[in-house]
Amino acid sequence: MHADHSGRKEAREEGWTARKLLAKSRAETAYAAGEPILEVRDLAKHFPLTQGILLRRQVGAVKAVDGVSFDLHRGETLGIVGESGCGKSTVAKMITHLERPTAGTIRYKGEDITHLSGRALKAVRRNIQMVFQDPYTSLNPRMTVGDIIGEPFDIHPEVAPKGDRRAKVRELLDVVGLNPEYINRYPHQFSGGQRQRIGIARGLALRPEIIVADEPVSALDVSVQAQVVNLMEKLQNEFDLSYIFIAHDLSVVRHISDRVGVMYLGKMVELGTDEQIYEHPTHPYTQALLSAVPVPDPEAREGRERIVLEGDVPSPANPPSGCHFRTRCWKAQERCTVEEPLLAVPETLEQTPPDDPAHHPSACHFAAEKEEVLPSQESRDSQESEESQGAQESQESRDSQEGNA
Ligand SMILES: Nc1ncnc2c1ncn2[C@@H]1O[C@H](COP(=O)(O)OP(=O)(O)OP(=O)(O)O)[C@@H](O)[C@H]1O
Repeated sequence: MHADHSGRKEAREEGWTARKLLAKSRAETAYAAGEPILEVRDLAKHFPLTQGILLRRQVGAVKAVDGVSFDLHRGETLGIVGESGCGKSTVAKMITHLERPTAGTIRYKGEDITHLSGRALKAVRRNIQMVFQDPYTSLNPRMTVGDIIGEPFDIHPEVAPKGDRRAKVRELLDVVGLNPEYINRYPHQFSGGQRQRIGIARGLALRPEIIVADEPVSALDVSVQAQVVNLMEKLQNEFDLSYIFIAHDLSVVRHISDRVGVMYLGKMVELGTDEQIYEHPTHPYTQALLSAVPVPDPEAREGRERIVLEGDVPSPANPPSGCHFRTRCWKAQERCTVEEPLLAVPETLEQTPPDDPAHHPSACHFAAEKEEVLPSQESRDSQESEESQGAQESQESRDSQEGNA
C-alpha cells in the first residue's frame, strides 16, 4: 500500500516535471520567435483600507494600479509617465517582485513569473533589477561604496566568487564613470549625480537583462539629469539592456524612450512611440501634460496653447466611475460617466491608416489630435455656428426685403 502510494507520488512528480519542462520549452520557443522580453497583462494592485485596532476590518481598497498592460522588447526603453500617485512606482515594484500583484500576469521571456517564489524567483530577480529614485536615501550611509555595489553578490555568489568581488566592483565603478579608487568611500562623500551612478552600478552588478528605473533622475539638478540619462543610454548599448524608465515629466523620458506609456489614476491611458506621443497625442490627459512641458524656443512657446487642468487627481480609494479622467476633462460627456474607455485604437481614429501617427492606443471615447479638441477650437466652432446662423438670418431678412420690394 505504502509502496503503491510512493510510486503514484513519483509518477505524479515526474508528470509535473515533464509538464514544467514542456511549458518552459514552449515559453523559450515563443521568446525565440521575437516575443517581447516582458509582457504585462491586466496588472492590478489594490491595497486594503482597514479600520479598527484589534479587529482590522477591510473597509475599502486603494486601487493603486488597476488593470495595466504593456510589452517591453529587448533593447527597448519604455518610458512610463504620470503625475505623483498614479501608480508608476507600484507597477515597478510588482515587476521587480517587491509587491505582489492583486491580479494580472507578468511574463518574462514567455514564462509566467507573477507568482514565483524560492529559487525560481531568485533566478528571475537576477535578470530584472531596479534603480531607485532618490540616491540620497536609497544608499546605506554606513556602508562603503564597494560594499553597496558588491552586496548583490552575497545573494548571487555565482556571479562573482569571493576573491573576484573587489575587482568586479572596481570594474563597475569604471563602467559608470567613477574612479575605481573611490571604492572605500562612503555615500556622503559623493554628489547626487555620483550617488545615482553608484545606484546604477549596483543595479548592473548581476548583469541583468531588464532594468526598471523608478524616477532615476527626478531628485537631480537638470544639468546632472542629462548626464545620468546619457550614461544609461551608453550602458544600454553596451550591455544590451531593456529599460522601463519611470518619470513624472514627459520631457525627461523623451530623449531616452522608444515608446512611452502615460498613466493616470492606476490606468495606462495612452501608449505609443515617441513620435505618436509627443507629436500626435490623442488623449486629453497627455495633451495637458505636454502643454505643461517647458519649451526653450520662444517662438514655439508663443504659438502654444497651455491646457490647465482643473481640480486635483481624485483618490485612488474612490476613483470616478467610467473614465477616471472625466472629472478633469473638458471633453467629458455622459458616456464617460458610465462606460470605461479601454486602451485600444479608439473608434474615432479607426478610419485613420495604421501608419498614421494618430493611429495608436488611447483610452478615450473622444480621442483626437490636439488641434481638433482644444477648448479654443470648441469656442471657434460655436462662434462659427453663431456666425453662420447670423449670416442665414441676414440672408433671410434680405430675401424678405427683396420679396417686399
Ligand atoms: N503600501 C501602500 N499602502 C497603501 N497605499 C499605497 C501603498 N503604496 C502606494 N499606495 C498608494 O497607491 C497610489 C499609487 O502610489 P505610487 O507610489 O505607485 O504612485 P507614483 O505614481 O509612483 O507616485 P510618486 O511619483 O509620488 O511615487 C498612491 O495613492 C499611494 O498613496
